[in-house]
Amino acid sequence: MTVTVRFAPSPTGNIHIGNARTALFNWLFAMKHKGRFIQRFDDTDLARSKQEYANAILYDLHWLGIYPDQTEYQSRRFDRYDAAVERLKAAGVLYPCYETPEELELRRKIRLSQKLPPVYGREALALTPDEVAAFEAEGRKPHWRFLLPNFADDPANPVRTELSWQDIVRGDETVDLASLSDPVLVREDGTYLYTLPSVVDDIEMGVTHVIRGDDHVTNTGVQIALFRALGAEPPTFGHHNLLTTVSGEGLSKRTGALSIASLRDDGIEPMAVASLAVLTGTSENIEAVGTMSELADRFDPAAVSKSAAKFDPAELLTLNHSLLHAMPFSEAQDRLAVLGVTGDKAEPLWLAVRGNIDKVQDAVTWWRIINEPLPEAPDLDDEDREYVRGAFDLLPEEPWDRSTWQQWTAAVKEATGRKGKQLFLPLRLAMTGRSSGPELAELLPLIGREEMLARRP
Ligand SMILES: Nc1ncnc2c1ncn2[C@@H]1O[C@H](COP(=O)(O)OP(=O)(O)OP(=O)(O)O)[C@@H](O)[C@H]1O
Repeated sequence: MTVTVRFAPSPTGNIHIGNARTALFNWLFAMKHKGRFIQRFDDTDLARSKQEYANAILYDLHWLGIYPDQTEYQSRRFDRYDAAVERLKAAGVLYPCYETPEELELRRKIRLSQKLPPVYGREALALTPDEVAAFEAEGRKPHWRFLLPNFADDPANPVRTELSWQDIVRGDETVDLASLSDPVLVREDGTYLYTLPSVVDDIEMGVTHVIRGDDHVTNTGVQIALFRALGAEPPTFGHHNLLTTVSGEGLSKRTGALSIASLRDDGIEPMAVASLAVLTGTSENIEAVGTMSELADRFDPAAVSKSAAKFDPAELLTLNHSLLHAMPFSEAQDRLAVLGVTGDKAEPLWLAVRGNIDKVQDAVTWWRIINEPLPEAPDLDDEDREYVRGAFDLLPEEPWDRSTWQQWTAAVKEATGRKGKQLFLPLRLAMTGRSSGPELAELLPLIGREEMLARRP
């Protein structure tokens, strides 16, 4: 059977780094097993879901390097969910309830005071046809609950109440269905809660592995029961830990914190985001991994820890820095061109500066330094100014290349007796206006003789 996974966000905002972790875990799992990745939008909440958010999510996934094999929208599949409802009703495991939220709350309090678990007491199962007719006459509409197979105390139905699964992240997991209320699958207004559409789709789309955040662990027992009620074998489950902000706050699409779009706009490389989103909160070392297939090799669901993990965006810059250091010009070229870094000098400039920058756009600073007059005269004392003047008088004739620096500084050394920092630092300041940066041997031919002479202090 082909391994089939899905990523199922609601298109109600921009995805954040936590959502990206789920998407990446699924993508890497599919890569590892030569499987399929389904992008499925949980857009049954028609009021909050928007196509523009779905498009933005697809864009973010592509940017990260995730290319779904199939894209589905739950809002286009209501007929499937309606059919499943009819099957469950016919099987007698979906029953109408008429309680208002206030009535349910009152019952819950009474159960608690009686030291009973605060779950739904299935009172609706005992309603007579007359009582139902009376509710309907009042204008009440039913919501529909799924009858969980948890009748352990009923000798006529000796069903085990505990449901277990082997979680590919968390290991053995057990949920006692007796501790749960029969879940509502359909609301009064006929709309669906997340549970039924998700299970119906997983069955019909042949999902073999459900990999998602551990915010869903408690739903899994109910879902396994629902798979069985619909005549299907449940898939394998894997629940990974959630990512939080550095201060430990949860993430939500609604707040926009740590959104993939904001990290992209900030100039962070996709593989820096992917590396940190996947390796944080695992026993793996955190480092920038260059390609998705290398990350797939590093990815091990069993190495994921069980507790929530803090996502520190400051670490992204370190990873970004090391990715840029190794990035060939061909990969940076288009983005540099958009930033105005084009022409013959673009490649040598990139190769000169890539080890000294945190973000691609930082190359522009160096592009200006080699191409435009320096904005300010360098900060040199009188002695150094005299030294630099003399040194600039020794600049060789063009053509210049990488060896020119060596040739020039050898002559300066011989003429002045200076060496080391005393020799180089004033030259660096005069050439670039900065006390640190890329190799001067690389920058010198890019600045060129004419502009160098213009910088003679
Ligand atoms: N902080 C997080 N860390 C890791 N995974 C998360 C995090 N938040 C959500 N997920 C996972 O992302 C997937 C999509 O979830 P969903 O669309 O419900 O996102 P959400 O951000 O939790 O929702 P909301 O739109 O309510 O903010 C789910 O599998 C969920 O487990």
